[in-house]
Formats: sequence, structure tokens, C-alpha cells
Amino acid sequence: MSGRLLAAGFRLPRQAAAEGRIDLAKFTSVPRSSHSQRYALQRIYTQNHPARLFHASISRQSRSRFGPSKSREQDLKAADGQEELRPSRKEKRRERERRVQERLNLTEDGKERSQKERSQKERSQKQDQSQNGAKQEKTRRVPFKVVLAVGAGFVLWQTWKGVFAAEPLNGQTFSPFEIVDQQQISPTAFIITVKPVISRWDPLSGQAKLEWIDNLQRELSRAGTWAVEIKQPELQVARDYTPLPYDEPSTAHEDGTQDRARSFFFSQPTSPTMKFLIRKTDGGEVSSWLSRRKVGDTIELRGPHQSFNVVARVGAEDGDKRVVFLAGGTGIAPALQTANSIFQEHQQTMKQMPQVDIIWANRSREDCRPENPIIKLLEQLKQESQGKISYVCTVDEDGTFITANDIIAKAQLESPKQAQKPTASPRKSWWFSASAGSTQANAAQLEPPTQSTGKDETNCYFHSPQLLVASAGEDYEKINGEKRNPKWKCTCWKKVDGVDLRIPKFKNLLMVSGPEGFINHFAGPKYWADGKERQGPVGGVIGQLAKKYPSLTSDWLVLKL
Ligand SMILES: Cc1cc2nc3c(=O)[nH]c(=O)nc-3n(C[C@H](O)[C@H](O)[C@H](O)COP(=O)(O)OP(=O)(O)OC[C@H]3O[C@@H](n4cnc5c(N)ncnc54)[C@H](O)[C@@H]3O)c2cc1C
Repeated sequence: MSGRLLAAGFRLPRQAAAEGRIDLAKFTSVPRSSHSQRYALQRIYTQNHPARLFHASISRQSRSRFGPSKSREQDLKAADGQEELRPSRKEKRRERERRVQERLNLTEDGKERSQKERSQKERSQKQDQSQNGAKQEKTRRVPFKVVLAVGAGFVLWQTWKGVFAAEPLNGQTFSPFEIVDQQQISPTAFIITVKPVISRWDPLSGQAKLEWIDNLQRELSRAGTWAVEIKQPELQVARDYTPLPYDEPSTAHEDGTQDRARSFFFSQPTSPTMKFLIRKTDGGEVSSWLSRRKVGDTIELRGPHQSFNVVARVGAEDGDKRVVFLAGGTGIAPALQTANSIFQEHQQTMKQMPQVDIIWANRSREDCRPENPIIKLLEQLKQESQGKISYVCTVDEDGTFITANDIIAKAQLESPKQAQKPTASPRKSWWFSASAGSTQANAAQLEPPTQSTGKDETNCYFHSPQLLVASAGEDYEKINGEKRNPKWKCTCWKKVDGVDLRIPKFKNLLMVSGPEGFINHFAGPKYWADGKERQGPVGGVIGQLAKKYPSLTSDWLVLKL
């Protein structure tokens, strides 16, 4: 077959060349071995010559014998006009080039795509970055939101704490108390009894709240003087008022002893209520408003505000210490607190209890009647303390005023001449008995001072008259805004047989409480400095007495309330 084809293939171009239709020189370079090239010659021939029919017949023959190749069939079809001719080499090359180009284009496209992708990627990266930035911004914003949320939560919590979760009585917010009793004891004075209002929002149960108030009063009444503020809501002003000693229930101790139950006002000793003795002052903003309150009304209290730690100041050295209290009118309330706290402190050691003498000055006779609950209370304290607490009631109407002689008598002041007289050797306290054997040995036991303060009493906060002048009566450290603990430990030093020992040099107390004029008359005025009312130097009647009786300066502290 190939021979015939070849013959046909070469004969036809020659004939065509003879007829001048093709240039055979062109075909010399065509390798004969290549079937495709030979076929290309045929194509050239048949394209331009009617002899294609011959070619078609040959093709038909070969097709019948071997079956047409696909390309040949295409050619035949093309010859028959049914199909397009197979692509020439050039076309193929073009096609190839095109494909290459396409591929290149593709690559370029790819490149483009990759570029696009890259740019897209970059864009997406940028987007991502921007998103990340946004996220970062978000994350940056999140803490801000968190801060806001925390801040809002804190404010809410503080509000909740302040309004609902605060202690039933605290120094920051006013707490509602209900008036459960009101007792008129004289034309101008009355006692109100209040108990905390129980709200369903309270974190403490009703009973727990009452117990809390009970414990607070018990704790405070053992230290010294304290007061709470009562608010006048219409004018938004508040004044200090002194709670009366509360009813003390019976308490059992580990050593088997038991404190007696004390009930000043109620048959039932345990009554978690607070009582105030209030005098209505003409034109007074708060006292007048309080006098118009009825049982069932609500008043608002803030505190407690502790002032003098009388137990720490008077001490319990030998039982020979004295407290003289000059009280004018409602000034009896801190006098009762003082007597009660000293009595509480020494209930188990009555021998060491200082003598407490109260001189109560009143304007009207009515205030000193035995039916007056305050007189009853004083009487009860007197009896329970076995005379260690005593009281005298003076009435202006009767012309019985407190005089300088009363102070001298109660304080048992001695003039220097009397003081020079030989006296019995002083009784020894447990501090002295501890140093009875070897003073040096016991000195070490009692922690001798690392720096010798010697006789310098000015460093002793509780017992120094010099430090007391500028004191605002703040004997307690603030804990959570409340004054609860003694502010300073006493660092008084006392020389025993030439050795400095850490022994508090206790002082007698001469306390003056009442209206401003009363205090000014007996102890001289207080003064204001740095927003606080200071004790000021001792003046008035006591100041005059101190000139005559030096022991009033050396052995006594004058406290103004
Ligand atoms: C620690 C402490 C504890 C206290 N404890 C008690 C207590 O237990 N019981 C008690 O009753 N009191 C107590 N007081 C006193 C109490 O705080 C009040 O001072 C008292 O009740 C008078 O207050 P008020 O608002 O009624 O009178 P305020 O309005 O303060 O008036 C006081 C006086 O000044 C006069 N006055 C007021 N404004 C004027 C003016 N513009 N011009 C001239 N005169 C004026 C009034 O007529 C009145 O006589 C205590 C005080 C302190 C500091």
C-alpha cells in the first residue's frame, strides 16, 4: 500500500510540476519517510487539483481494506466537503504555538491569576489585616467595654452595698430605723427607742440584723463614748446623739462565772434596740423635728462615731483611780456610757474598778425625779457596782449648782501643803508585784524600752495632757470607715528602781459633757483646727483649780465631750 501511495504521491507532484502547477524543488527537502509530510504533499495537491477525486478513491480503497484512520477519514470527509480539512503542519505549529502561547498566556494568566490571586490575597490579607485590625480594635475595645462593664458593675455593687448590703449601721450611709417607743421624761426631754428597719432586700435576715445591732452595742459599750448621727431629711442636716447604755443579757464565762442580766428599760433583757435621750432646743433644727416624730415613724442613723476610749485612758492600776464626770442636761448620756463601760470592764475585778462620780446638772426639778428612767438607770448602776458608781443630781431651780468645791471633793484634790504630809505607802498593782523580786530580771521580762523614753510622757497618747490639747477625741483607728480599734498602743514608760519599764502611767479622768456653755464654763472652750474640733487647753473653773492643785495637771486628764 505504501508503495502505491508513494508512487501516486510522487507521480502526482511530478505531473503537477510538469503542468507547472507546483514547484518540485520545494519537495526535495521533504523527508519521504515521514508519512505526515507525504500526506502533506497530497494535501497540497488535492487542495488545488480536481485529482483529489483520485486521492479520494485511493482513500476509499485503503479505507475499505484497513478502515480509515481518523485523520484520513476527516480528510476524506473534508474532500467530500463534509468536514474541514485536517490542520496543516503550519496550522499545527500555529496551533502548537497558539497552545504554547495559550499556555504562556495561561501561565501569564496564571501569573495574572496568581498576581490577581496575590493581589486578591494581598487584598484579602489587607482585609484580614484590616479585619484583624478591626478585631484588634475590637479586642482593644473589648477591654474598654470590660472596663465599662466592670465600672458599671462596681457602681451598681457599691449602690447595692450602700443601700441594701451595708452593715445595718455604718459610717458611710444613713440606715433606716423605726421608732418603736417614745417617752416624755420632762417638758423638754424625751427618750426615743429605735430598731433597725427590716427590708426584704437586706442581705441579713431580720433576726441576724437585730443580733448585729446587739453585738455592736455590746462591743462599743465596753470601750468608751460613742455617738451616731440622726438626719433631718427635710433640711438634710444631721446632729450627733449619744445612745444610752443598752440592756445587757446574762453572759456565761468559761471560768463558770456569769455576768448579771441588766435591764434598764425592759423586763426582757435582750432588746436589740437603741435609745436616745434628746432635749428639744428652741429653734433647733434636728431636736425639734425629732420631738414631732411618732411611734412607727422612720428616722435615719449613721455611725457609730467613737471618741474617747475611757477604759484605756483611766486604766486599772490599783483600783484607786477616779473618774469625775460633770454632766449638763443631755450630757448625762456620755456619762452613762462611761460609767457603764468601766463597770463592764471590771465586772470580774471590782476591786480594781476606778471610782466613778457623776454630778448631773439639770434646770428643772422634774429631771431628777426618781421616776425618771435616767435616774433609775443611775441608781441601778450604783447598786450593781456596789457604790463604785455614784451620782448627784443638781437642779438650777433649787439653786443647787455644781461648784468648784464639789470638784475638789469628788476628785479628792489635795493642796501642795496637804500633799507634803507623809502618806501611806502606795498600794502595788500587779505591775509592781511582778517587779517585786528582781527588778532587773523582771524589767527584761516586761520588755524594757529599746530607746529610752524615760519619763517622757508626751509620747503617751492616752495619758499625756500635752497631746490631749490638740486631740479631736479620735482614740480609735478607722477600719472600713468605722472607728473600732484603739488607735495607738499606750507607750508610757515608768521608772521603777531606776529602770524604765513599760508600765502605763494611768491618769484619773475629769470629764465634762453638756451644752457648749456648760463645757466652756467648767473646762474652757474647745477650738477648731483642720476641720476638727480640738480639746484645747484646760480653762474655766478647772483651769483655775489646776493653779491651786498641781496634781490636777500631773495626775488628771480633763476630757471635754
Ligand atoms: C458627741 C455629741 C453627742 C451628743 N449627744 C446628744 C444627746 O444624746 N442628746 C441630745 O439632746 N443632744 C446631744 N448632742 C447635741 C446635739 O447634737 C445637738 O447639738 C442638739 O440636739 C441641738 O441640735 P439642733 O439641730 O436641734 O439645734 P441647732 O439647730 O443646732 O441649734 C442649736 C441652738 O442654736 C440656736 N440657733 C440655731 N441657729 C441659730 C441662728 N442662726 N442664730 C442664733 N441661734 C441659732 C438654736 O435656737 C438652738 O438653741 C450631742 C452633741 C455631740 C457633739
